[in-house]
Amino acid sequence: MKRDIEKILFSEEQLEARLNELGQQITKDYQGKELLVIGILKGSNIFTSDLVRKINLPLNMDFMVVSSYGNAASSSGVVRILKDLEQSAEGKHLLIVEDIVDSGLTLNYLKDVLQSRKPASVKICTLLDKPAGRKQSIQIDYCGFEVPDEFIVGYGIDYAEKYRNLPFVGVLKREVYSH
Ligand SMILES: O=P(O)(O)OC[C@H]1O[C@H](OP(=O)(O)OP(=O)(O)O)[C@H](O)[C@@H]1O
Ligand code: HPA
Ligand SMILES: [Mg+2]
Repeated sequence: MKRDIEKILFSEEQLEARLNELGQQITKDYQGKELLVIGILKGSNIFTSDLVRKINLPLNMDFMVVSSYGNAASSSGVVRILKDLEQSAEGKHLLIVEDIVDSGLTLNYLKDVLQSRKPASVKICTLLDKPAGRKQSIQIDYCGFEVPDEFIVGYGIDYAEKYRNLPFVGVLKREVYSH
């Protein structure tokens, strides 16, 4: 797996340090609020699991499964909800947790869907932001790191379902996906 990686962007240690900061900030901002953390699978599985352990508040967790990329290296623009929330969002403070914001299509769609369910608030937390990929603007409330305009894998993020279990975030070699 590692030989398909062009370079490591964020090591395990860097990820851990940044997650500590995000967790502290979220803990401060959601004091006394009914927080529902919504992990967007599959990509944010690992980030969400690590992040909630840095949030020192009572909270609920739920997951949605959406897919826009399938096995492709660029977004199809069509977002499909494959699994919805198991609880009502009404009156709750929703924190959507994503692994990466690229075109912004997935989150724009999801935010609209969740906003329509009368929550108290909807905010977005993403580990990675790739501003160069943006097709629709989207407000990000909590962001781990910005990434360059490259294909990113690791720490939950895949290419054709592989590389999710790399403990770091890296750039995939172009030759792996451009043939
Ligand atoms: O900003 P966008 O261009 O919409 O891209 C971001 C989305 O694409 C990826 O999901 P993918 O559809 O690959 O599903 P996965 O999480 O199961 O890998 C990623 O996890 C985000 O959800
Ligand atoms: O850079 C990326 N890598 C993997 N999946 C993605 N989904 C959106 N952008 C990316
Ligand atoms: Mg994917």
